Amino acid sequence: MTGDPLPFPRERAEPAPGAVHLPDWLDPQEQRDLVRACRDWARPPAGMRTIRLPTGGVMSVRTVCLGWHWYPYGYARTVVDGDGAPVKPFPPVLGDLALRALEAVYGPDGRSAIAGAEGYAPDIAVVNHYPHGAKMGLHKDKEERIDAPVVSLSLGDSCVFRLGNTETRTRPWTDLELRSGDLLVFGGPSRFAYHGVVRTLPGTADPDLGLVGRLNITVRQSGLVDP
Ligand SMILES: O=C(O)CCC(=O)C(=O)O
Ligand SMILES: [Fe+2]
Repeated sequence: MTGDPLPFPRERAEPAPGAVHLPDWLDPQEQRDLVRACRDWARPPAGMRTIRLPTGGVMSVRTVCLGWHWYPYGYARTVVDGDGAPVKPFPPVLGDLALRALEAVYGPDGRSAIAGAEGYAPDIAVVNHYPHGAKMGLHKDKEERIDAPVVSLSLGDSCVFRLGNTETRTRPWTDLELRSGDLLVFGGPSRFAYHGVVRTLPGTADPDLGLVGRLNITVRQSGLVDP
């Protein structure tokens, strides 16, 4: 027994072409700083909210967006399905972090092979909070108008993240364990792959983080311009 009950490897992995998982990319201080920033972003107006789907369902995560406001299924500059307030600005600190992330996963030379990785100009962050029991069904991030990579940062409780294929919601897929501080980038051939969160693993977060549940930040480039 190693004391680690989970059989997932913790090395750099490329679960699908263009998708790279770098475990432990954020150090503990960076994680604490991001959790604190998420608390600020979550405050109203245009704060964290529950998303109602057109089918009548309600998502189990709570979400706040920065830069552009995502709603099912589009982007707006105001919280059109909530308090109507202007979306908070996209913070430059997340843009810098996402650029560093692309460099870390693809390297200075590999970037030219990935659509939109050179000249990456992210302008959206979607911050999801997963309380215990929350999950996210398989979906594509497809409201963006450009194929630049998505940069995903995980904080707090670990989760089982499912990276599927671009064609169907069914297999083949790869299940990854994302832990606090992990970086996942999906770009190139994986940019429009189905993905979701099967479950979180409550109580796995470092208590020092002061976070109940899991936070995920995805940084994206919209390809949108104001009307
Ligand atoms: O929580 C995650 O790791 C994924 C979140 C996600 O897929 C999304 O916000 O579109
Ligand atoms: Fe997504």
